[in-house]
Amino acid sequence: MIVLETKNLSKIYGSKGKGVSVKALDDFNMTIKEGEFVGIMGPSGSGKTTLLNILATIDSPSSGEVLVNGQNPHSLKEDKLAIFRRTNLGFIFQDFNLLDTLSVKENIILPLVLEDSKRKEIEKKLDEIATVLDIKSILNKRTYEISGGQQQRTACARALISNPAIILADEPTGNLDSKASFDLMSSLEKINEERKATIVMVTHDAFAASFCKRIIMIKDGKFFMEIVKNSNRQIFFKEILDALSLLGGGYNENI
Ligand SMILES: Nc1ncnc2c1ncn2[C@@H]1O[C@H](COP(=O)(O)OP(=O)(O)OP(=O)(O)O)[C@@H](O)[C@H]1O
Repeated sequence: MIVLETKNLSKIYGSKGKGVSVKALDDFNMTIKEGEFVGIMGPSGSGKTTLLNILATIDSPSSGEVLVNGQNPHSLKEDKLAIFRRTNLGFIFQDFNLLDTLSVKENIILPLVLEDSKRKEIEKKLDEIATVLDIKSILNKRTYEISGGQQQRTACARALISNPAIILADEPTGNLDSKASFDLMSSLEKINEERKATIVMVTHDAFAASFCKRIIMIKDGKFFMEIVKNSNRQIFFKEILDALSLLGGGYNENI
């Protein structure tokens, strides 16, 4: 089943007669099925953040459309859009975006509290997700008392607890060291496999991307190529590096 689709998505910045206009997305098409784990990669300025912001409904397209389970969120009024976001989208950001006045547990259950879920149900879901992410022992701590890796796993738990149709992750390993990155990506891989969560992740990091099942490469706002994981992660990692060297735009010097 198709969960997410973009159709001829274009975004032009500064097009209202003032200054130079930039085509950040140019007729961009992609289709994501339920249970996929897709990485979006591309050189700096290729349109990744623009795409993620449009998928997240933070920004709207200049033309074309986004369909989430067949529904175009950009056509919804503000009150319906807020409900749409809460039920369909989960977000994981580079800088965690946790509330430091709340405990780890309070941060995670916040989406369910806002939905007025029953206490018993909240406790059950919390226990399940905290077990998968290995954060049960820190639930009563404040966010400033835990490591960056634990903070990102807390943010993941918050994104996943209401079982959204799609998880959108923006450079989730950007602020993590290599051990914390490995732990986070292993958790996301497990969540994708065991809970069939659909994940779309923007990343610069080929190592993080190697945990995905498919990588879509963007260049100059356009679809450039895609690669699918057919064997193990180590081989996929090498294939991603090869594709990035074809892509150019600042990737070559890192390889
Ligand atoms: N608000 C804006 N106003 C004008 N131009 C913008 C705006 N946001 C992005 N752009 C331009 O759109 C293009 C795509 O930017 P975007 O941030 O989507 O790229 P990116 O692939 O996420 O880059 P990076 O990897 O550096 O984060 C760039 O040329 C950028 O300068």
